[in-house]
Amino acid sequence: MYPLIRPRRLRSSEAIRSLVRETIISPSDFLVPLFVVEGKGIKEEIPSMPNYYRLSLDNLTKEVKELWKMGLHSVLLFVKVPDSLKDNKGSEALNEYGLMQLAIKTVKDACPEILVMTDVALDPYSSYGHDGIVADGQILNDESVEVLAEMSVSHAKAGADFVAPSDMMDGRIISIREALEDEGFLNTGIMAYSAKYASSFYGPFRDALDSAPVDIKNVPKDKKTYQMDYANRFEAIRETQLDIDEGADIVMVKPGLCYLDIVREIKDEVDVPVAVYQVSGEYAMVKAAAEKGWLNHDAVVMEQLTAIKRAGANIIASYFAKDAIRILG
Ligand SMILES: NCC(=O)CCC(=O)O
Ligand SMILES: [Mg+2]
Repeated sequence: MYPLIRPRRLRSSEAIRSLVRETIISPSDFLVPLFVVEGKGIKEEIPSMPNYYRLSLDNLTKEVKELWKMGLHSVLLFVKVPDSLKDNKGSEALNEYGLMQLAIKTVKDACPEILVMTDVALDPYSSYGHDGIVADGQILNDESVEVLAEMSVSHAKAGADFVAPSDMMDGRIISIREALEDEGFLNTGIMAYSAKYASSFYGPFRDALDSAPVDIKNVPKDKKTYQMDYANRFEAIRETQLDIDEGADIVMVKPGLCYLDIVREIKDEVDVPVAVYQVSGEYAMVKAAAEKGWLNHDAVVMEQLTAIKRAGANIIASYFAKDAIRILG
């Protein structure tokens, strides 16, 4: 007797394995997050994100030119705003000459064809480190949405191709869509963070932007009243469907690895592109274990990225994008 079917035949050499491989990572899968700071000549490493940097505008120019040459053609911009410019309403977010608006122009000047997406949320601008306006221990929804809509228009005016609201306020997608249409930005897209979970994997990012919720009386200590409970699954579908109905062009699940079941369910349910954000804590864990010699960095990076794509991601926002290109050779 012999086995009628021997699946191992399709694994017997790298040539046959690559011939039948179902999921391939390529440069066009990536959206590269970039952290921008004020100043000149600044390229400061983020302590909890080894080999990842905050860049001043001059170095941002260099970085996007390098990304473009590597085949990385889409970026997602975040800014680190000095405390002196922060307030409860995130007023600085609407400054036509603010850091985000200048960063958008800088990237487009350096690389006109690159796709520029921008983070839309109050937290980098909020004196309380929240994604919305704080009053009486609450995060105000509708008042925050008004600011997010104005912020989106401001980014569009500066040249953003897509705005990416990461705040999880209810109804912000329709408000942003209407504001963009009213101002004539018919072709400015919206990538909605639709299923964004209240996760402890965002820690290093909050170090990078100094944007964690502050410890002050009457200010919520966490983001659990707007970001999703990680125990929930059906709610993710509902949130995503709502964003699509409100006009989102792309939807997102965040974080990545712990939420790949959600990615697959959403991918099977919806017909718009699905993005996944492999977040800062996921990056930091791999870097730390590799530094200790406990994991093979490159092998683990590719395994994780491939798993994210296999789960259904059409777009991967990842701090490993440049590593991946190097590994792919
Ligand atoms: N809006 C961006 C985040 O909240 C965090 C991303 C990360 O941890 O990489
Ligand atoms: Mg929502």
